[in-house]
Amino acid sequence: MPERLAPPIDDSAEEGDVVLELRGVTKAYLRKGGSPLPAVNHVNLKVRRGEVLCLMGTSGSGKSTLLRHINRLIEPTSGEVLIEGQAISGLSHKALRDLRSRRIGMVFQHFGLLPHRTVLDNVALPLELRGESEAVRHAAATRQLQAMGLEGWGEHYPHELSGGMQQRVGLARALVTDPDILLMDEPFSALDPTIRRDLQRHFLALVRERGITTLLVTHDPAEAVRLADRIAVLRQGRLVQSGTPKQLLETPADAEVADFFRDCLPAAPVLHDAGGAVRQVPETAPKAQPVQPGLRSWQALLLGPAALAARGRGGLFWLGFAAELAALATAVQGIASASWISVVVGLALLAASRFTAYSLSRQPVRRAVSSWALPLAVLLVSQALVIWRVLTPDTTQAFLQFPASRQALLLTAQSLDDFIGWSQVTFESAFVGVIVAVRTVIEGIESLLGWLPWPVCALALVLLAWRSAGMALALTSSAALLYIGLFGFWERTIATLALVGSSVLIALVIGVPTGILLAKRPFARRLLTPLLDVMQTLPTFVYLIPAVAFFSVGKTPAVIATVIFALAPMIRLTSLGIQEVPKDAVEAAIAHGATPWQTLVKVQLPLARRSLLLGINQTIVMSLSMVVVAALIGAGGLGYDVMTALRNIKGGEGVLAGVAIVLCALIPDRIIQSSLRKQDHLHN
Ligand SMILES: Nc1ncnc2c1ncn2[C@@H]1O[C@H](COP(=O)(O)OP(=O)(O)OP(=O)(O)O)[C@@H](O)[C@H]1O
Repeated sequence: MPERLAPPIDDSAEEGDVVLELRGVTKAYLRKGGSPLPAVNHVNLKVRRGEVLCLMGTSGSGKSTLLRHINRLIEPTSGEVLIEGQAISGLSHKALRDLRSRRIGMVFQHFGLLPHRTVLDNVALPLELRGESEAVRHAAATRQLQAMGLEGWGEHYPHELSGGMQQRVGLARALVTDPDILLMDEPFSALDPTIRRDLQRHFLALVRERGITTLLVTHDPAEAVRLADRIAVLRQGRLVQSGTPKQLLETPADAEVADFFRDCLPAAPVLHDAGGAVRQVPETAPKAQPVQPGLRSWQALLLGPAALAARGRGGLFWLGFAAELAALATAVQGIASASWISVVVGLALLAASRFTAYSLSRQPVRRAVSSWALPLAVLLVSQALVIWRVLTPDTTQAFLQFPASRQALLLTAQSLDDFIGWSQVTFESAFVGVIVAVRTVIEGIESLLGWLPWPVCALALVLLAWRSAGMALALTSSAALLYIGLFGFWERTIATLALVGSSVLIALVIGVPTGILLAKRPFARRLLTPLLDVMQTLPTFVYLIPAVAFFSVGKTPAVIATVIFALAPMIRLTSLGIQEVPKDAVEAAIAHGATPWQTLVKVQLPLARRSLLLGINQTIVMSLSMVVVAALIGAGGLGYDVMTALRNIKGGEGVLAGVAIVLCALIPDRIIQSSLRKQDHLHN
């Protein structure tokens, strides 16, 4: 970077007035290759009290990153931020939260409002986070809404407001704590031009009246010129120039700055480079991947499918691979049996496959080109083995039967048994603890449901169905109850519900915190994701093995096997739900002083509610799909009826018990689905 592009110190703010100072702030992110890439590069900047300073620059120039250093949403790699002379890097967690919830407000490009809260509660959020009473925060929020021209909208939800109104709510929330510093990250860019102008005027009047020091990120030069007292221009993370709009327009630091503000001048000057040619404004276009030329014809012909693999087309390689093996087998078989039709068909197929591979691998590609040696070796070895297999059908078994060792199997199985025996003795108290805990839950649910008179359970279910999904589901639930009662499945249904209920409860207790951990810690995600993949691909019966090995038979191992089976979707959907919470909403809470716990319970979990409910639904359905398998190890319930019917080849009884299981899955599924629909309706 040329020296002239980075003035070492911004001295255009007078010392006495300075409320905010950035000293040599640098933020470097590690790139994939490992070398750090500075998003912000040694920025020095001073901001005067009550000043509106616009951070300007093209996309990717580091504006948002720099802005987030001021409330420590981002920590600098080096350098420091001082507020009234005090370095904020030294603040304790509590002092930092105090700073955020009392002195700094923040407004986001996509508003960062919480869709599950009313407008009033959104505005009151910063006060709620610092523990103000409801009366105080609602009074303050109502005042701000009035100031923003939104009186009467407090009880509405954000989705009921226009974009401009939503940003007014965002502004009201940022101002509700009477901050003396306001950070705004492209606050007007998501609004249409008329609304934008209107809101800009309103915003300017408000911050001038209240004397708030404002840093506003924008990439719109006209907006910066219209609003700013001073503009700081960033390019590739460096501060290129700072000064009043007039200074920037009249004496731009270089041709690029001049270009940037060209449209804001009364008559746009045309910039010429040294040779006199008109210079274009540099655009920040994504770097195009270099185009890799196609293979030469002889290479493509010789390599065949391996050429496709070398061009990064793995899927087509395997298609070509299978086609060539089939073609070879047909042709060689034809030669061996003197069937010339087979020979012709085989050779035609081979030629077609080669030609397709040839033409596809001749096209230039934009992806990285990999080696062809290994795919070619695999192809040649496989072709040789196929030819050999066709020509010598009755000879050696060495390539047809994998060499097996029963002795190795028995030894390994014995070691596993030894390990299980050892862990049962060593961790006896832990095993007893698990057994007691699981048994308490399952027996607790079973005895409660069994103790209650059946009409109480039935009425509660019908009422729940009616309230959550309406009359149709209430009638379906009544019919289901009638079916279960009339055919004598009531007691077995209670046993099944106890099994499923305790499994779902335990899966929730383990799955939700694990899902949260996965969402928040990439390391945990990398570690556990392969395990979850394995868990979700195992057949249901396999889950019985660890449960029986460690916990023998009965209801406890049945619940444990069910929990292991049904846990993965609960973890995954919790993690997914938390990861999908809009970044603006999370940042808004943190920027206004939320602790990690407050961020989780007030923002992330409520916004992940849909995903959590889907997880619970999946867990219920999967637990119910395990009841027949669990009955094999003594879980009882409706699964036992199905199993007995199967054993005695009584299809009719099996069907009736099976339908009872389906009904147990259907009703909670409908209730949850309808609750999801209601939630979607509320927020869209
Ligand atoms: N968490 C991150 N990890 C790696 N690189 C990042 C991260 N955040 C930002 N960057 C990179 O830092 C540079 C500056 O990003 P930043 O978002 O601050 O730019 P900007 O000027 O605000 O752009 P825009 O106007 O598009 O929001 C970009 O190259 C971006 O890719």
